[in-house]
Amino acid sequence: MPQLVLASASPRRQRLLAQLGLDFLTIPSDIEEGDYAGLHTGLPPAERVTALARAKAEMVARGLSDAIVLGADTIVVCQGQVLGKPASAEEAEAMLSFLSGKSHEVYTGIALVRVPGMIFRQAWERTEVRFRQLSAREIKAYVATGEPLDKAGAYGIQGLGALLVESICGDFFNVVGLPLVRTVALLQEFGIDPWNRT
Ligand SMILES: Cc1cn([C@H]2C[C@H](O)[C@@H](COP(=O)(O)OP(=O)(O)OP(=O)(O)O)O2)c(=O)[nH]c1=O
Repeated sequence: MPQLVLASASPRRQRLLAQLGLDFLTIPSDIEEGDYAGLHTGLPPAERVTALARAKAEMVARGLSDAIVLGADTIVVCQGQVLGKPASAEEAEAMLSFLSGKSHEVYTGIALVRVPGMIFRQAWERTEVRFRQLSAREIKAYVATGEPLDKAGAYGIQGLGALLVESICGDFFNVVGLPLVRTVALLQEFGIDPWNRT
């Protein structure tokens, strides 16, 4: 069986994949998301995240000879605006003020690349999240924790960011960065099955 490789620097994705009990290696892609995402700004969110997930997986797969590589990308979309990771505390505050009292969508794209052959599979998932009305004090205090800075939309639902959320409709794990049911469906297409470990 080829080695499963997670092409991600995200500790959340590493934990979620480990939760499935699968054996895998982690090799982060060093894709420049700022530059790369710029090429996809015209695309609908689902196409954008799958394109970036695929680019991450492909970049890591190029350096390997016998592996199945998983890449993922997460964005937040609110009223047509795409929010990635905030570049500064000020930007994090602006994102949280914008999301306050509204519903937004979290999209995660996932892609698998099998080498040799560069055979691709990809999928995406969308989850709706509604934020409470947040006070300026709460936003400032939350940004001061540092939690928002490496996360799309400037929050982490799995952390203190849980306190911002009024309701969620869809896959929770998708919001954290890896939709587990969709991921397993793709892995099974390549013969990797968490229900059938040897
Ligand atoms: C909305 C939300 C996002 N996030 C995270 C998931 C992703 O790690 C991150 C979005 O950034 P991504 O660019 O998708 O991923 P990454 O740069 O962290 O890692 P890599 O590209 O190496 O795979 O935001 C949370 O952890 N919790 C949340 O509630």
